[in-house]
Amino acid sequence: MNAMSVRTQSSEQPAEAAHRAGFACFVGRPNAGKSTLTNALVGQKVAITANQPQTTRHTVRGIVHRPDAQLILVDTPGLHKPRTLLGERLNDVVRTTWAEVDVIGFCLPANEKIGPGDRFIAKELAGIRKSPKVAIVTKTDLVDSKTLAEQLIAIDQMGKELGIEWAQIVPVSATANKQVDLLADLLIPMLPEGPALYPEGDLTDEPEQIMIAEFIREAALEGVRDELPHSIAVVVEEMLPREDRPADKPLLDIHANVYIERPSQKGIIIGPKGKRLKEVGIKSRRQIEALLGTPVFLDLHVKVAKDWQRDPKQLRRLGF
Ligand SMILES: Nc1nc2c(ncn2[C@@H]2O[C@H](COP(=O)(O)OP(=O)(O)OP(=O)(O)O)[C@@H](O)[C@H]2O)c(=O)[nH]1
Repeated sequence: MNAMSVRTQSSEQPAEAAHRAGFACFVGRPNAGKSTLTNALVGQKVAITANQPQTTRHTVRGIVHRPDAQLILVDTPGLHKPRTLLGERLNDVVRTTWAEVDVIGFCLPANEKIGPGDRFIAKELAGIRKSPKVAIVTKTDLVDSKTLAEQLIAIDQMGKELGIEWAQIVPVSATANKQVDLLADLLIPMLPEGPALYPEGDLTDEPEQIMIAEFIREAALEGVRDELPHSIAVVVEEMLPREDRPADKPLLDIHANVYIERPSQKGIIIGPKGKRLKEVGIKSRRQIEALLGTPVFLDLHVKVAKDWQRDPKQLRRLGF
């Protein structure tokens, strides 16, 4: 009898909202604002943003912790028409990610008309049946309300044409922090019920080495993107605390290789009398020190990995 009444009582009480945890990924053309949005949601710089397309090579996860939910963001590289083996690998990574996540956010910048690049992705999305898809209109701070309204209609239209049912269409501005929290509110109900998958405080499970490599790569590309668009890869070879340092003055030695494709590119990276490479080192060292909270000695070497974008062995070595 007692057990019975307990059961009745518990079912009549307003059930506390179940905790949810799961994965979302943002897809979209290069420069659509995926990394910036990830950072805005997570509230700290974890993914690398840049003014130039295709900087997000590695899958970087940011984690939104809430009392009632944990939203894990998987930031995929941009899907693009493959020209090299690397391009194909990247697209495979993207598709695999799409099939695994609980919700896909398709980012479309408010300030650019829907183009062939967006349609290419949308058609791929239409083929993925399982995951709900949310259309996210990014960079709304750059347009007036009329342009935004037109974009929302165009996205709705594209969905109808391609047979994609948008679970939501949400306008956001990551840089002006508009509707970013709302986006999280809309994504969370699409996650499965379950306990947190990561301990609180974790912002990313990306190994530090990869983030450090990305800092260096970003600094190395700055100002020379036209000359070396996708020809740089960075691998952190070693990270060791310097021996014989006083406990209150630690120093971390980091050795990293900057890989280029051709010997002729060496000069571009290194610069006259090594000046440029030195600047790359200074800039990325500052970011690494901020990330790790410890002084760093950064040792950079420029190496030629011939045609690395086309060679499976090299790609594996570089972590693809
Ligand atoms: N004004 C404005 N600019 C934004 C916003 N979000 C992103 N941007 C800018 O758009 C550019 C591209 O943003 P990213 O976040 O790197 O784009 P992405 O989609 O991750 O790019 P890839 O890594 O190349 O795929 C950067 O210069 C950002 O500063 C926004 O809400 N408003």
